[in-house]
Amino acid sequence: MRVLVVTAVPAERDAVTRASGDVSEPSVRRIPGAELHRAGPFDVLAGGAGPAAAAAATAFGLASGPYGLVVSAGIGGGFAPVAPVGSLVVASGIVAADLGAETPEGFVPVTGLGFGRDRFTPPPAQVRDVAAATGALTAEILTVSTVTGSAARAAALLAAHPRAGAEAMEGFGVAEAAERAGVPALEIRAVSNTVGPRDRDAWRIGDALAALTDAFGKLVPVLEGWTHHDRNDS
Ligand SMILES: O=C(O)c1cccc(C(=O)CC[C@H]2O[C@@H](n3cnc4c(=O)[nH]cnc43)[C@H](O)[C@@H]2O)c1
Repeated sequence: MRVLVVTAVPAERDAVTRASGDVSEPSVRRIPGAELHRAGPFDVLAGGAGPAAAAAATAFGLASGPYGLVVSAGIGGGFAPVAPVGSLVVASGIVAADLGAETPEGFVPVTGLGFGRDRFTPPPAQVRDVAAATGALTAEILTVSTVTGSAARAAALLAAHPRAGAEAMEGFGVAEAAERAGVPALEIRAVSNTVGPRDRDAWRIGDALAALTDAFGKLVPVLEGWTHHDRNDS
C-alpha cells in the first residue's frame, strides 16, 4: 500500500523521507503546487501551512495516486501535561477547533449552527497499531488557524476538547480532502512546543523532527503488515 504523507513545510517533509534510509538521490515528482518525494512506502509532500493549503495539496496528491492511506504529519503544540515536548501524538479524532461562530454565549461550532462538520475519526485499528509501534499517545488533535499564544486560550480549548493532546494547523484539511476521495486519514504530530503563552525560543523543533523521523521509521513494518492483511482478506 502506498501512503501519501502531507506536511506543512519542507523540513517536516524531509524528516519523514529520512525515515526510509538512503535519500541521497530522492525520487521527486512535480504535482500542481508541490513536489512529491518518494521514500520507501511513502510519497511525501510539503503542502503549506493551514487547513486550506493542506486540503488543496492533499487533493492534488491523491489525484496523482492511487493511495491506500493519507497521513497528516509534522510538528505540533502539545497540551500539558499529557503531551510533553518531544513526545508523539496520533489522532483519535481530527477536530476543527475554531470552525464556527462567536456568539454572545461563546463559541459555537459549525455543527451547532446546523451545517458542515468539525471532526473526522481516523480508523481505530490503524490508530492503535501506530500507537503500539511508535509509543505515541492517542488523543484528539485540534486543527487551528491561529497558533495558541496564551494560557487562557489553551484552557478554553481544553475545556471545549478535554480529550485533546495536541494542536496543529493542517490535519482537518488533509482529512477533509481524504474523506472526499474515499481514502482513510491519520494524523501524527511530534510535539515541538507546549500549547500556551508564546515562547518561540522554547520550541524544540530539532528534537521534534528527530522524533518524527523515528516514528515513520517504525511505521514501515506496520504498513507492510497492513498490506499483507489486505492481501489475505482478498
Ligand atoms: O523554523 C524551522 O526550522 C521549522 C522547521 C520545521 C517546522 C517549522 C514550523 O514552523 C512548522 C509549522 C507547523 O507546525 C505546526 N505547529 C507547531 N506548533 C504548533 C502550535 O503550537 N500550534 C499550532 N500549530 C503548530 C503547524 O501545523 C504549522 O503549520 C519550522
